[in-house]
Parts: sequence; C-alpha cells; structure tokens
Amino acid sequence: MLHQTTTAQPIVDDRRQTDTMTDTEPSSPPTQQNIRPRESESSSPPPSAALSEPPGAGYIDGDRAQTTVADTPTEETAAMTATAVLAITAEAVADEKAITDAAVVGEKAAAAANVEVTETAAAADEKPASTAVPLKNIEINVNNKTEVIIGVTPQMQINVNRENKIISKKLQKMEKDKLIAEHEKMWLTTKEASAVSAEDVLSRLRVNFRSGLSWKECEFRRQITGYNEFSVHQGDPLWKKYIEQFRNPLILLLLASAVVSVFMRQFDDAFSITTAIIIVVTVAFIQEYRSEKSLEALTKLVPPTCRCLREEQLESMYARSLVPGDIVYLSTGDRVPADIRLFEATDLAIDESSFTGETEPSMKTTELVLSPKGHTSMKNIAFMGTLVRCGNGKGIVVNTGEKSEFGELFKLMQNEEAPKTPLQNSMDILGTQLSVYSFFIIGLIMILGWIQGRPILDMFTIGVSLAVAAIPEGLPIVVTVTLALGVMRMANRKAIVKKLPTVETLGCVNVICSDKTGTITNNEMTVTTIITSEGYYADVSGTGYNDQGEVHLLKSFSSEQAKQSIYNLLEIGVICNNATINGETLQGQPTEGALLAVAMKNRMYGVNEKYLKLQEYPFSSEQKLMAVKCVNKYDDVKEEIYFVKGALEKVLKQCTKYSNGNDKISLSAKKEQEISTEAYEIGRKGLRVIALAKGESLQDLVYLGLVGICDPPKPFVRESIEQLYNYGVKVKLVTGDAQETAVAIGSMIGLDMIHGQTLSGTQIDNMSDHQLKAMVNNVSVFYRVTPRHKLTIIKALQANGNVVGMTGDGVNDSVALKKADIGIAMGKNGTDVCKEASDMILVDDDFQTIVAAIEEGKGIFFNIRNFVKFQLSTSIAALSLIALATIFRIPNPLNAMQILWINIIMDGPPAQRYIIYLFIYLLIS
Ligand SMILES: Nc1ncnc2c1ncn2[C@@H]1O[C@H](COP(=O)(O)OP(=O)(O)OP(=O)(O)O)[C@@H](O)[C@H]1O
Ligand SMILES: [Mn+2]
Repeated sequence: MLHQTTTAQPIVDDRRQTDTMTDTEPSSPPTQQNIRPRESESSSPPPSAALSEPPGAGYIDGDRAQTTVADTPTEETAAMTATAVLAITAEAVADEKAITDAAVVGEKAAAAANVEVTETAAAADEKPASTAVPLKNIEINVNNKTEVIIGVTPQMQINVNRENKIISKKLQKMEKDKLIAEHEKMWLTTKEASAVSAEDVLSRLRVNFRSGLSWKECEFRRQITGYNEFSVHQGDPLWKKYIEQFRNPLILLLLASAVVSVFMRQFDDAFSITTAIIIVVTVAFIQEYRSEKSLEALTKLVPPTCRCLREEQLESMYARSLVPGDIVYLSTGDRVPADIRLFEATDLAIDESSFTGETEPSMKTTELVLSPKGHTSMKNIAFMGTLVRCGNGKGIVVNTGEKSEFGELFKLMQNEEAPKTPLQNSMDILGTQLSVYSFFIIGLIMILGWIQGRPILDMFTIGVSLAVAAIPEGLPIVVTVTLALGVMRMANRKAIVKKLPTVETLGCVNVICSDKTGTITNNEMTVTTIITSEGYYADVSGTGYNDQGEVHLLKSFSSEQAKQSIYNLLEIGVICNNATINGETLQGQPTEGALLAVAMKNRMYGVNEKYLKLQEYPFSSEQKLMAVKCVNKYDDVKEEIYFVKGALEKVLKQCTKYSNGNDKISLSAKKEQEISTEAYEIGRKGLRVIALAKGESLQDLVYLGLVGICDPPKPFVRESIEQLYNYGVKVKLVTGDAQETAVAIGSMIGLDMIHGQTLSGTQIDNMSDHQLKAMVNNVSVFYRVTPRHKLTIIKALQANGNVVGMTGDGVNDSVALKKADIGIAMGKNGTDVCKEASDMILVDDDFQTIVAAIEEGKGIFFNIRNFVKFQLSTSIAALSLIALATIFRIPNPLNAMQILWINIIMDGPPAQRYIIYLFIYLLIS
C-alpha cells in the first residue's frame, strides 16, 4: 500500500516484517486483494480526482494487508517503507527493537523523521462497503515523497499519526545523538586551530569559506555549543540571601532582646520587635536584590554584533548567535566576537591589551604556527574580546563563549569582586564614622539609664533599637540602588551607562569634546560635487547608497572628454575601496560607500573586475590616505598601478603630475594653489573633500580630481548644544576633517566661531604642553587631528581643571574616550572599539541624549545628597531625643518598637514603596 504515486491501490500486510517486504512495480496488481469495501457515503471519485475530492469511504482489513513498494529496491525506500509499515502495524509498533531495526535498514531511515500524514479521498475502485465505519485514504509524506495508504479506519489513522510521531521523535533523537557525537569530534581547541593550516580548520569544521554555514546547521551546532556568551555565575539561592540579612550583629541583638522579652512575659513587645525586624530585613533584602538585578541587566543592554557569512550572504548579526565553523569578517574598529582562526588578513593589527596586557597591537597573519606557546605567539588567531585596531581580515570561528580563550579569563574574573564606586566608598566611610559615634552615645545613654535604676531590659532594647535606627547600615545599599535605578532610567532615555560611578561624574561635566563625523553628523555620506583635474565640474543628485540619482556635468567644454575624465576619477574611488553595497545597505565605511554610490549613479558597473588587487595600504586616521596596488587583468604588460584616495594635502604631496585629458602635466605651484582653492570652496559648504589620484609609483602619482561629500549635522544638535551651554557645559569640535569643513559644520551647530579659535593637529605638534594648556580653553574647533591629538587635547583640558566628556564613534576616538572623564560612544553606528573604551553609550546616536543624561546625572547626585542629609537628621533626632530624656530623667518618649518603626519609614525613598506593599499584603492576608 505504500506507493510513490498518489493514486493508490496496493495495501500492506501489516503483519509482514519489514525485512520481508516485496518490491513490486507500481502498476502491478496487489498480490492479495484484501479490500473489502463495505460502504460508501458518497459516490467514489475516479482515481485522478482522488486528491481533490472529499474523503470517500472504504475499508481496509488491517490484519491482512499487503505491501507494494513503488520503486526499485534501494536501501532508502526499504528503510522508509519499513518505518511507515511499522507505523501502521498494529498497536505494538512502538516496540523499541522494531524501530531500531528499521533504522538500521538504511542510514537514511532517519529521513522518515519527516513523515507527514494527510488525508486524501478513498480510492475509486473500492466498492461500497456495508459497515458504518467511515474510511479514509491517508497520504504519508516520507522523505518528501508521497505515499498513500488507502482505506484506513479513523482509529487506525490515529494510530498511524501517533506512531509516526513517536517514530519520528525516536529517529530524530537517534540521528541527533549521532550527529552530536560527530560534531563533538570535529571541534578543536583554539591552540590546535593555530597549529594547523586554515584549510584544515575549514575542512575539519566542514565549512566552505565562500558560502559559510547554513542556517539550519548553525541552529544545530548551537544546540551543542550553546550561545556564544558567558553564563553569569549563579549566586546563592534567594532564601540563603534572605537569611544572610539576619547575620547583621545588630539584628541579632534585637532578636535576642525579643527573646528576652518573651521570657519576661512581655509578649506584645516581643511581637512588635520581631515584626519590625522582619520588615527591616525584608526591605534591606529587596533593596539589595533589586540593585543586583539592575546591575545584571546593565551588562545586557548593548549586545555586540558582528559580520558573518551564512548561505553566501554576509549578514550583520548578534555575536551571541555565532557557532564554531561560522565565517566572520573583521574590519577596523570591530570587537572580535569569538576565537577566530584567520584565513585572510590585510594589515590586520589587533589590540590584545585586555587579554595579554601587551599595549602594542599584534600584527596578524594566516600562516600556521607550529608549536604555539602562549597567546602572543598565536599570530593567526583573533581572540574573542580583542579589538581590531586597523586593517581587515576573514576567519573561521573555532571556539565560542566559555570555550574561548577569553572564557577562561572570564571565569577568573568572576571570582573577583566588582570594585566599589568612589561614592560608595565615601558612603562606607561615612557609615563607619556614624556607627562609632552612635555606639558611643548609645553606650552613654545605657550607662546613664542603668545608674538611674531604669529597667535593664528596657534600656537594652532601646539601646539596640537606637543603634539600628541611627547607624546607617543601609547607606551604601541605598546609594547603589539609587545609582542603579538612575542608570535604568537613563537606559530608558537611550543612554547606557556601563559603570555606576559614571553617573556621579555626569553631574559635574563642564566641557564636552565632540568628534564631528558620526557624532555631530550622521556619517551618511553622499557625493554631491565632483571636480576633475581639468576643471570639469559636476553636481550629483540623489541620496543613499544606491543608484538613484544622476551626475550632471556643468562646465563642459567637450562633453565626451569630460565624461571620460569623470569616469577615470570615479574609477579610482571604486577600486581603492573596501565597502560593498547590498541592495541599499552598506557594508564598510560610509566615505567609501559614497564613492561606490556615485559610480553607480554614473552607471559604472563591473569596474572592479578589470583589476586584480595585489596589495592594500589601509586608511588610518594618522595617514588620512588609502592606496591599493593593482594590475590590469586584461593588459599584456602586467604593469602595477596604484590607486590612491585621501585628504587633499596628503594626496597632493604624493602627486607630481595632474591629468589633463589624455596627457599628464607636471604640477606647478600655481596649479596646486588652484586645486586647494577648489577644495576650500567645497569644504566651506561643510562638505568633506576626498582627493583621488593614481600612478605607477606611490611617490609619483597623477592627480585626477576631487569629490565633495555631504554629511549634514543631525537634527537638534544645535538645540542640544545650546541647552548644554545653559547647564554650563561647553562643546568643542574635534575632527580629522579639514579646517573649512570643520568650521562650516561648527557654525551650523551653533558653536561660537567668533570668539572661539581654531587649532590644527600640526599646530598642536608645534606647541609645548604649556602653551596648549594656556589656549585650549578658548579653542572651539580642532581640525585635521589624529587620535594622538585628540588625547593631547583632553589631557590639556583636564590639566585646566575641567571635567571632560568626549563623544566619538570611530577607532580614532577610542584613546581619547578612555582618557576623558566620561567617554560617550555612539551605540548604533559607532565601532565596537569606541564602545569598549567608553563609559556611556548613546543607543540611537542621538546627541540630544547627552543632555538628558546630564540632567539625570545631576538629579541622581542631588537625590543621594538629600537622602544622606535626611538619614543623618533622623539619626541625630532619635539619638538626641532619647539622650535628653535619659539625662533629664523623663520617661522614655519612644519605646524600642516605635524607634524601629520610625526607622523603617525613614529608610530611604526607594524602600517606602515596599513598605506600603508589605502593609497592603499584611492587611489582605
Ligand atoms: N576611507 C577613506 N579613505 C581615504 N581617505 C579618507 C577615508 N575616510 C576619510 N578620509 C580622509 O581622512 C579625513 C579624516 O579622517 P579621520 O578618520 O581622521 O576623521 P573622521 O573620523 O572621519 O572625522 P571625525 O574625527 O570628525 O570623526 C577625511 O577628511 C578624509 O579626507
Ligand atoms: Mn568620527
């Protein structure tokens, strides 16, 4: 009855064992015709209509069914049939052994895991039957082929369904166990991966470096390896933490006094003291728990991402979803998402300082390391958690999560206690001082009371209660909670603070140095202007990384010639480029994306295919220049050509000629001046200028022209800066861009360009620290600076007593971000390197958020100060009240219980809510 076609007739003898199955041609008649049709509720449809017609009726004598298998006998069909037969064979089918047998018949038996059952109409040739049991044909989808079983009773169908499910599950599990065992054999340690060739690693982990893993395979591997993350050490169970709270000596003393009260038969006292203790302890517990939880939540706020190749698509995804075997692309500014065996590395330098302590970035290669000793020697491995300082590379993930080398380190780190914030420390000190004073006073009160002959137990409980009330043992916790809650509130306003002390600093920042590209502007680049070396001038329309737009030539003398010149110019931009545009999404640097887009708008396709890239000199913020060495694939003379792009002054320095139509003319000082003026004119509009050149040697280039790239300020930056100014925070622009561009953007966002000065990186180099310190406060725009200068500027500002915030997005900002009192990174488009170096991250890159965060910071600081004042005053009030009463021999105005209650109510604003909850709870229950 198992059949390849959907028209069904043959039937299975379900008593036959799987291994005695007969293989019959589909057309051949069944060996035993056991269909004994009894009834038909509707007229039986013809065979061809079997699928489309509603289920007819028929009957199958399950006990004596026959089998017919459609195809030629293969292990596969045998196995499949076996499984399906098993499925329909009486109730006993689920017998473990039979299933195992079935599976053994052929490896592919497991494919039967895909068994799906669908109802179809009963076969046409069945004659009306006499019983009232409605019969059905069912269709079984085995291994993507359709089999039909005819005339099945509802009960049988249920059985089939059930058995199929059981079998699929068992087979699935068997197959899975086998696969897991296989996969576990192929994993290798990071060290092993380093010692074999990249090809070996690829084949061991069964992945093609051109296509990557399939999504399905990744899903499977992840079931084995788990997510690429560290599971945070599970602390003590909650009840233990709760009991922990009772271990406070004061609480124990109070408990003791409650016990003594019981012995003295003062039950109401005992009761109220115990209740009070429980509430005090509960409040403290909830506070601590909450602060722990919110701190935990903090670490999860910015999930790291990476670029990974799956099913031939380069995807940007969360690093936690990586599995061994994934192909990962690394480029400048990335955080390495797992332990990666590199198979491609272009000038790849990785900062492993967090890992090895080595401050110099380590240059990576792809060759195997024979006997790797220590992390520094594994030159072909990019370790999880390290940062790509420059260059780019590709590699295969060998280990993830806790299996990575960083995972080992992480485990060690977990045992270290998190350092306390300065504020927490000062609160600790304050707490201890207060305790000492309080104990002293309480001791005095008790002695005095004793001398006066007051009841000793009363004095004791009052003394201890006073101690509980006056000693601010909850102070550090309250500070933490307030900070942590503030941090969560900031997170809601899209500012993520990585460490609590940052909140304290936020309240007192008075200068913010902001980098331009990506912070003030969107870093969404569009080429809008082109000027060739001949002076042809073109405007470009359209925005975004696509071909929507056009290149309009303006001053064209000979339009063919002009078109050719523009083509040659844009060609450099395409070849000297590492970005790619997929659909409309850009992978890579926006500046390079803009150059690709303008070429698309100029309808230049397949430019890249003409050249073979031999070498690359990557862009760095120090050099402000990028070059590639190529050969023309179709040239007979394989001559090397350099394609160069970068900041105008850097490119011009390498040029000796400029292109004029088909000629190359020596660059005169006059021509250079002309070019600089052109660049100035473009820059003055706030455009970024990129010069393009090519030539046979890097020292002897031919200048081809300029492009002006538009990257306007984000909305509301101007308003935010104004608001910051009102809070007493000054904003300075620090950029790698040219002076005129920086100044133009500076005035667009409302910086004081009249009184403020401008200063360039070169000028800073020529100054002493002292001179810089003297003038740095008055500078509002720093231009053409390198990462090193950004650092110098921050230091000079700090030397003047400023509390400096620095905002940035790029690798070039990371050092300065680290040095600044508060480093603020862009969360969406910022690089991992700068996020790592920063203290605070703006989730949606919105400059306005800085204002909100500073507001919050000030608010939190204010809250804590108020709280401390409040706590101190209640302590002093309670202490002095009892002390005075004792001295003047007045009966005690407050008994122990009352003191405790006051303490509970006063114990901090965050606590109050819980007390109210508790009361409500007590009332209800
Ligand atoms: N991919 C690139 N290739 C070549 N040159 C580039 C590239 N990107 C930028 N430049 C040149 O380098 C200059 C600035 O680079 P740099 O990285 O120092 O600053 P930035 O980060 O882009 O700006 P900011 O410091 O304001 O964020 C640009 O003005 C441009 O001329
Ligand atoms: Mn930047």
